[in-house]
Parts: sequence; structure tokens; C-alpha cells
Amino acid sequence: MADDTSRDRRNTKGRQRNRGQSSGQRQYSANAPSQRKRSADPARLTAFQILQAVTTEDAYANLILPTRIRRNKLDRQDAAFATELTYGTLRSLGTYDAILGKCVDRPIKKLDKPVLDALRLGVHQLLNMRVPDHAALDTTVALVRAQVGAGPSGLVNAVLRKVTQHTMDEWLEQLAPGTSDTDLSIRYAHPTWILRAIKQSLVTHGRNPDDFHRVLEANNIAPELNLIALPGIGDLEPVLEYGAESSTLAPDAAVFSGGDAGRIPGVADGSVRVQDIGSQLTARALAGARDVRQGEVWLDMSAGPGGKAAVLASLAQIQGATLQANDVSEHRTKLVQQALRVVDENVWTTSVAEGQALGDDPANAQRFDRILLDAPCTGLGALRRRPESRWRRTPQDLATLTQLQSQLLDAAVAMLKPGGLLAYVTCSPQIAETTLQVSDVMKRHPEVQLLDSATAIQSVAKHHDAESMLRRDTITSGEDDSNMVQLWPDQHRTDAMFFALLTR
Ligand SMILES: C[S@@+](CC[C@H](N)C(=O)[O-])C[C@H]1O[C@@H](n2cnc3c(N)ncnc32)[C@H](O)[C@@H]1O
Repeated sequence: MADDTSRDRRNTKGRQRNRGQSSGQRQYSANAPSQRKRSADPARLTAFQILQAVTTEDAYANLILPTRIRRNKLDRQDAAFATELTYGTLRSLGTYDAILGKCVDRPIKKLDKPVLDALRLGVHQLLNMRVPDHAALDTTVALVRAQVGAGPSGLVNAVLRKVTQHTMDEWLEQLAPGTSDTDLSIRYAHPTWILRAIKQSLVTHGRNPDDFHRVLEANNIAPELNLIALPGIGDLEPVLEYGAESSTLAPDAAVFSGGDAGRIPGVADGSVRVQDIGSQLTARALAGARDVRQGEVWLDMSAGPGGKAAVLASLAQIQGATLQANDVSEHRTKLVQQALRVVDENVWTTSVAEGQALGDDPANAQRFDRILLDAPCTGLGALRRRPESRWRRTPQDLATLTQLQSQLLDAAVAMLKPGGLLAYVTCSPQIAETTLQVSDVMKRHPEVQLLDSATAIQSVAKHHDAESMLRRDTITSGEDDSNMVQLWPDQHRTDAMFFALLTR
């Protein structure tokens, strides 16, 4: 159970980006640091533990947070607070470090990591949540006392008091007043190379490059939970009764902003799945791009953890096709099997292999009617969901990934039946991973042609609303009848999924 201070602030939880100073003097605790609480409250402790695991053990926040919430026995309110605190802090890490750099009398990298992480959590509460200053200060100092020791708590107290001397807007004005990439990188908490990649992609896809700030802002907003009731298997009605809203974009899909996915009807048994609506549309577009002939054989080349495979297998079950779901990782293949457990087991098989090796196997030559290559990528299109990834990814990753992507594309072409369909998908808008991969594979294999990907996506979208949201001019790049699709978090409220439909 949370203490009184944390209850106060739970009632006023929320973002407050542009908080002004006009409300008068900020309130501080009357207590001297030594008289304040010595225990960390469970929600903040949870956020601190996650931050520590992310910054010291390369953990993924979205994977470990739910377990930690359960282990620390957080109630619903505390779980929501811990989630916002963890994700919000991780997303804005670059900005907060720049602010802390002005408040600490040494390079912040020289601070002990637990102290730096606690400070980051403190800054998020002070500048970006409706937490009263005294609560943010007292609880952060208590956290440091309990988790690190009494020594650094004085430093934490002094540094956070300096942070409170300005609002977020004032800090940004001071640290990033201009429009250089460096300033924008601090203002929007994106590394410069990612900022440039997004601008370049907007231009490639015919959008105004100045829209980049909309994309960056969208990347900084916690996404709603997207759900799908697997076609022919799941039931959306109880999900809507539970409080989710029907999606305007995709069929059998809903959007939920209420928190814990595990309690949503159908999620525990696997018939309803959490999945980005952009992802749903790409899987559906491959299955729906043309009529399915009875007995078609489909391949998902890199299926782990099985989100799109589950959609494809459900559709295969309805339409008389079969699916082979492959992944290079044994662990991720187990997750695929879990995802597919609700589909008739005669419809699907799994395999563990490098996609390149599948392509080299003569038994697979021109074997598949439809192939999904949802390629391993930088994931720059899913920054909303993977809050730490923007700080962890480097431009060097790109070289390795693009090489792998082109090898996997070559393998996919080798396995595609003449006249078959190949969907190349990434959750990255970075053109080296998207449009350039597609144009390169067509150069290497002149028999490969690009199809009308926009129509494939539009035709599986839900209704007119969706069609207008997915207007051709907002999603396509390329000619009328051969084009590629880029979805954007600011326009479509999806991950920045890329989709190109190819044939040979
Ligand atoms: C973007 S994820 C796929 C997500 C999945 N389609 C879904 O919707 O849940 C990429 C996957 O590619 C797998 N992978 C990486 N290298 C591979 C390779 N050489 N061959 C096959 N799979 C590979 C990774 O293990 C990872 O599961």
C-alpha cells in the first residue's frame, strides 16, 4: 500500500508539460532531509528498479515492468504511476540529462549510476508529472536513502532543488533555444541521428519535412493499448464492454487506455492479443491482397514473438491455407507457438532456422504462395513502446541490420512462387531499411515487381473513416500502381510501420 504522500500525488497524476511559474512560490517540505522518510514508496521503487535494470543490464523496460509490478504487489493506481514514471523518464532521458548537467557540479556520467537514475526519476516528476514539488523531492531523497545510502541523499536534495528553479519550458529555452539538430535533439529527446533519419523519411514519403516535430512529439506520448480479437477466434464484444473503444482503422480491433492488459477479456486465453494496429494492417494486407486459393502455403520468415503470425494463422484457418512460422531464435519460436495455440494445429507449423538457410534449401525453392518478411530492424518506428531503444540503438547497428535485411529479402525471393506475394515489413521508417531495401532487391532480381501496396492496406482497413485516415497521399511513395506504404504515429496513431508488397 502506498503512503500518504504518494496517495496525494496519485490523485493528481498526469502530464503537465507547460506548467508555468504563475502559481507562485513552489512548495517544499518543511522537514530537513535528515528528518524525512527513510523508505521508498512501492511505485517509485519499482520505477527505480526498472531504470537500474535498463541502464546497467541492458534490460527492456516493456518486458520486465509487468513482472516487477506483480512482484512488488502494486495496486492498479500504483502500477499506472510506476509505468508513467518509468516510461516517461526513459523516453526523455536525453533532455533530463542535459538539465541535470546544469545542476550538478561534475559531469553527470561521473555520478554513481543509481544516484543518476534516481535524479532522472526526480526530474520527470518535477517537470513532467503533476507531482507536487515537495512530494517529488521527499520521495526521491527517501528512495536514495533506502536504496543507495544516506551519503548521496544530500546531493540529490540539492540538485533537485536546482531543477525546480525553472519550468520545463524555461529549461528548454535555456538549453535548446535554436533549431539546430543538436537543440532539437535536446528539446524532443531524440538522438540527432534518429531525428535526421525521421526527417529524411518524411521527405522520401512526400510529407513536409517540417512535420518532423509532430512525429517526435508523437514518439514521446504513451501509446494506447491496441488490441485484436483474432479473426474467427476472438470475440471483440467483451473487450468493448470492458471499456475499450472499437478501432476506426482496423477490423476486429480496439483501443484501450485503461492500463493492465492482462485483465482484458480474451487476453489471458490468447484469443485477444495486444498488437499495434499498424502491425495488424500489414499482416491482414498480405492475406487480403488477393483471393486465397484453397491449400495455399504461407511463410512467416522471422515470426517471433508471433504477433503477425497469429493474425496470419487465424486468416489461414478461415481461408484454407497453412502457415509455417519461422524464427532464428528458439526462445522466440516458443513464444510463436504460444501465440498460435488458439489456432487449429493442422493450420500451422513452426521452425527454428536462419531465414537465409531456409532460402538456400532446395526443397523451399519457389515453394510459398505468400511470404511475410517482418525483418529484424532498428525499431525506430516503435519508439513510443520501447522507451529506452532510442538511447541504445546506434548508427552502427544499421550497417549490420541492412545487410541482414537484404540477405533475408534474397532468401524470400528464392522461396516465392512465381506470381506469389511477398510482404516486406519493418517497424522502422529509416529509408536504408525500407524504400532502399525494396529498390535494391528489385535491382538484384529484375523478376521482382512492386505492387500497389497502398491499395492492399486500404482494402483491409475497416471503413470510410479508415480510408480517409489512410488516404493514398498520406501513406504512399511511388507510382500509382506500384508503391510503398509508410504509416506514422502522428497521423495514424500506429507505430511507424513500413509495408511493401512484391511479386515475382
Ligand atoms: C521484427 S521481429 C518480428 C516480429 C513478428 N513478426 C511479430 O509480429 O511478432 C524480427 C524477428 O526476426 C528474428 N530474426 C533475426 N534474424 C533472423 C534471421 N536471420 N532469420 C530469421 N529470423 C531472424 C528475430 O529473432 C525477431 O524475432
